[in-house]
Amino acid sequence: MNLVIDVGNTRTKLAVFDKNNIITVVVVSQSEVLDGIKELRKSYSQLHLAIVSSVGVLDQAVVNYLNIHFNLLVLSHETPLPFNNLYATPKTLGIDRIALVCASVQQFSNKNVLIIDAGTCITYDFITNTNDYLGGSISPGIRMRYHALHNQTAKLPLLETQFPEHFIGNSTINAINSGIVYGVLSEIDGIIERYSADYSDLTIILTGGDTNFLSKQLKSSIFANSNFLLEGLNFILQHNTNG
Ligand SMILES: Nc1ncnc2c1ncn2[C@@H]1O[C@H](COP(=O)(O)OP(=O)(O)O)[C@@H](O)[C@H]1O
Ligand SMILES: CC(C)(COP(=O)(O)O)[C@@H](O)C(=O)NCCC(=O)O
Ligand SMILES: [K+]
Repeated sequence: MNLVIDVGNTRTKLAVFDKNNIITVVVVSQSEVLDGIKELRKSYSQLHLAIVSSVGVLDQAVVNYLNIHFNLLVLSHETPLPFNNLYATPKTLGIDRIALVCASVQQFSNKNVLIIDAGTCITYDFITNTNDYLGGSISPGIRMRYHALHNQTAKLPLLETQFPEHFIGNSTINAINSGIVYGVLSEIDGIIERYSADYSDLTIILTGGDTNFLSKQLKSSIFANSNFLLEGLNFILQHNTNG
């Protein structure tokens, strides 16, 4: 059994896999990571292999614990990867984006794939049907947009994420919700259109913490899979071990 850990900039996802099957996912804050791992070890005594991908803050205590109790793979820019990385600055490419591309190689080989990860940031990653990773885009995530409007103005309140009642926002609250939510949806629809114009037969994956909030509202047909990054990490772990 494999322990798969995705440390994002907002939350950490801990998952247990048995071969290719995801058994459980636990989402924790930075301070809860070590306890979360200990709990999983108690529940799943056959957990021996672990992989961690971090673009956020990962406590050294967590790494130490993992090294003692697991055969640990820390995904890095040195890990051998199953695709051609054409990013001009491969050493600065987010480790999470590498894991997403690996998931795409495993599940949609020989397809043109656009992966949209709506988390702290919204990342777009594009891999061709010839296994070339070309790059993509990075834009602010939904919560980041709410915080930016509040932090950088005198008058705008910090709101919870909420689907706008109307497209035309008729109050401060409705205008903020409309600007952010329809802004994100229009951005995603627009970016999908740009890729679709250049690449026929495009497969689109939506993942990240805002998957469920966004998936039904998009114009294009997409695969919504909140666990896509975790599946990519499990694939890398299996390829580098016998897990
Ligand atoms: N309980 C929650 N706590 C924080 N963010 C949440 C929660 N549920 C959904 N979200 C959404 O998930 C997004 C963060 O997604 P996530 O994929 O966890 O980010 P990251 O991988 O960057 O840490 C936020 O923009 C927020 O809108
Ligand atoms: C763009 C990101 C901050 C996204 O992080 P996330 O929203 O998944 O927490 C992360 O992939 C990162 O730190 N990237 C480094 C820059 C790059 O990918 O080129
Ligand atoms: K992201």
